[in-house]
Amino acid sequence: MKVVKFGGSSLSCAEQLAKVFQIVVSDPERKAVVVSAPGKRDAEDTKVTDLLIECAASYLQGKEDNEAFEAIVGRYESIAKELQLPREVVEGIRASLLQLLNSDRSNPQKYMDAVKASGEDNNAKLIAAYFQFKGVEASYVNPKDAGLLVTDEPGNAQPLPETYESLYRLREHAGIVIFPGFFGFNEEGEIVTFSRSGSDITGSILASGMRADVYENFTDVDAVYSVNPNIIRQPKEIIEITYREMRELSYAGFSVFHDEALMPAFRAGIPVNVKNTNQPDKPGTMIVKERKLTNGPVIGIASDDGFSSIYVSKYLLNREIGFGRRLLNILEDFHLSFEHMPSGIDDISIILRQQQLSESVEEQIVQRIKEELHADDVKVQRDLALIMMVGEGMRETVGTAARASTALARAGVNIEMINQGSSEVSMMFGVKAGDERKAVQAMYEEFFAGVTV
Ligand SMILES: Nc1ncnc2c1ncn2[C@@H]1O[C@H](COP(=O)(O)OP(=O)(O)O)[C@@H](O)[C@H]1O
Ligand SMILES: N[C@@H](CC(=O)OP(=O)(O)O)C(=O)O
Repeated sequence: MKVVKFGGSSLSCAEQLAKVFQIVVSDPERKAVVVSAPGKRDAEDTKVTDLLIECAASYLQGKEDNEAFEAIVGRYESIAKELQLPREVVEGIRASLLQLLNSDRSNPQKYMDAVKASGEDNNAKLIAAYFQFKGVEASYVNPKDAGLLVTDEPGNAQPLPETYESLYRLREHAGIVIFPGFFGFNEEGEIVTFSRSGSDITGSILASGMRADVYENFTDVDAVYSVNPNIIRQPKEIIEITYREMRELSYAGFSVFHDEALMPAFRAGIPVNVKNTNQPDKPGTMIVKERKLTNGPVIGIASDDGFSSIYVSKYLLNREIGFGRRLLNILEDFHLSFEHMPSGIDDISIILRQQQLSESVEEQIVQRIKEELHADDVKVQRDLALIMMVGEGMRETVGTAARASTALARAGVNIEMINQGSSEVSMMFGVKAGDERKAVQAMYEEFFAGVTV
């Protein structure tokens, strides 16, 4: 039995939905279908989720946003019309969205989550109607009825352990299950969404709960590539990758699969197959527990920008017990999370996402570190990009860091910092954001030219 998930790009228009239908019915093992909201039809288009956020934000400011509302309903309308679905399908979506937008706004975060989730909820209803219209036994399943319970963290939910047992019952559901991705319900019965792109997480939770043989994740590329295809044209495809490698790469910038979607499948030992809706016969990428290390030390190179580093130096810092704790306490007081913390004898750097660090927060933190920790120097460097080189083979290969830094030097990229992940399957290079592409290209050339992945 298979659980399949289709991303927004696979559900952006009627033509894509027709492909989705063919894929699902071509294999009787495909029992549960998790769907996203309609995504971009082309590079300039806007995802329905983004339109919903825009619309909800206006309503929260007491303004009706008719343009965004019509754009949202229009997306479902054009799909339904082209698929010749009964008019009631879109009328139902229009009425329920309007009602939702006008509902209680006393808790803005909960309101926003409910509006965001409607993108997938309405799409699941439309897709179930389409499957039925085509004469297939399929029905929409509400995550609340199915028991998809999550923590009460708006826009950042985590599944609760009891969820998995409840979802097992879906195996007995008559016909194909059409399930909206991206959200669950807290213990009070309120909608809470996962973080952005979280329908991948729903798919993984469902696959785990239903004890599927495989979780197929359909998107718009033939495979997970060894590097972002927007940086290198036609990069090498990854045939097999471990959960751990994929999690590191997803977190560091491989947006094709959500990093939090790996754990449920991993724990249940379910392989994940990333496939292309437009080329469904291609094998795609298998994410598995173990793989043969046949492709050299590195399997992928991911990158992301928007980081800052807080550099702190103090003579004899290495001997000062509690320095790290006190430094992190200051960050905690400002509710900041950090990504990496490379350190030396007399200095330590904390790398964090820049969007958390407004200028006034930066000023206050620097002042506190200087005053409370008596640091000799505190410097904040903004606009950094992190390049993450990942591969299980790195553990057994000597000289990988040297090869990477030589490649960067050849390309004229200055390395601001290096950090070897404690798991030894990853290595991070911090560079100026303006050097990100050049750095990734240089490292790709070094590790992948002439390698069959
Ligand atoms: N290493 C990578 N391999 C494949 N795709 C990647 C990679 N890094 C980034 N991407 C991007 O991820 C996109 C697919 O993810 P996304 O747009 O979220 O799909 P979906 O709509 O199916 O959820 C690809 O079109 C590609 O641009
Ligand atoms: N629609 C949601 C959830 C999601 O997973 O979407 P997609 O499959 O298009 O990445 C978002 O945009 O965040």
